[in-house]
Amino acid sequence: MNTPVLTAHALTKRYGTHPALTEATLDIPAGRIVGLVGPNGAGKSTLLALAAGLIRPTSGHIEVLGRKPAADAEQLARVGFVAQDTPVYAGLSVADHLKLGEHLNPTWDKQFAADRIKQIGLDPAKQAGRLSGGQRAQLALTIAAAKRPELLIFDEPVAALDPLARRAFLQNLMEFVAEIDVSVILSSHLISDVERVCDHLIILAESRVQVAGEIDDLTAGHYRLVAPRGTLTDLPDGVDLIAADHTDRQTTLIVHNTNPTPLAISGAEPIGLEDMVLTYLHRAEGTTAPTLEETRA
Ligand SMILES: Nc1ncnc2c1ncn2[C@@H]1O[C@H](COP(=O)(O)OP(=O)(O)OP(=O)(O)O)[C@@H](O)[C@H]1O
Repeated sequence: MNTPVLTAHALTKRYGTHPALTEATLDIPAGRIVGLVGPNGAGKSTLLALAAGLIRPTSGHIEVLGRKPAADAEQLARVGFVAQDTPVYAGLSVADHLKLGEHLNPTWDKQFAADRIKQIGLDPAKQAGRLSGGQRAQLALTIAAAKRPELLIFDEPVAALDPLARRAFLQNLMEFVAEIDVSVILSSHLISDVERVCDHLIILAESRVQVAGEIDDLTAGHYRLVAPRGTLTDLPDGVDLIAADHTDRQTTLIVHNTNPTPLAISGAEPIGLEDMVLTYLHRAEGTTAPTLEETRA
């Protein structure tokens, strides 16, 4: 389990001249549940499709579990991919889906699939087209997991689900991740879901990785600094300015401390995950980066 689950270097995908992903550099350790967040059109599906080997990069490199994505049948079997709309065959029953999965996947774990269908209460005889959104998501999850892959990739698995179904799906996901020792990368618009289930985060916006890392490190490393205007004139080495806002009297900075030691500035308060994500998304929308000079103006 020491090979990183995903490494990317200057990974770029363009459609014509349109950038879908620009110069992404990532190093994601194995054994994590990775959340990929960002607004519509940020490049999340593009990154996931590159990782699954469904599309090829325009330039740059990507390796998944130490190899080129979808390099051969063996590599394909190591990765399970569930696309955005949790596709199932409407006319086939739940049991038919499992038979098909068994037929198509040499590493299929029949017992695991049967046990999970029972555990989540799906009727094997029911046609997939008659399942609810939550049940369809659970079926797609079961099929992807029964391949016993080393990496599971989900593109917005809970987007269409109501809050209860979403919670059940994510609870289930966490349970079997612990059970079958698999890494997961999932995209989501819901920061609270990501906070609940993920331990690693990638924030994408405007086709670029804004920040990536272990969630605990990111939340411990981002601070809000509030001080009388004109007094925050310098930041220590290794402390990056992410956002600046000021009123006539007061300056508020959001900073990222990349040093291993906690930030020793009085009045610095850690910010929560949601504020941190929103700060990066707002920053990506702006045309210029904030500067300390601006805060002193
Ligand atoms: N096949 C394609 N042809 C042309 N442009 C594309 C194609 N696929 C994606 N794009 C563009 O690339 C950009 C990134 O799209 P992508 O689907 O990766 O975003 P996303 O973050 O997954 O968005 P959403 O949250 O809406 O699913 C968008 O501007 C999109 O319009």
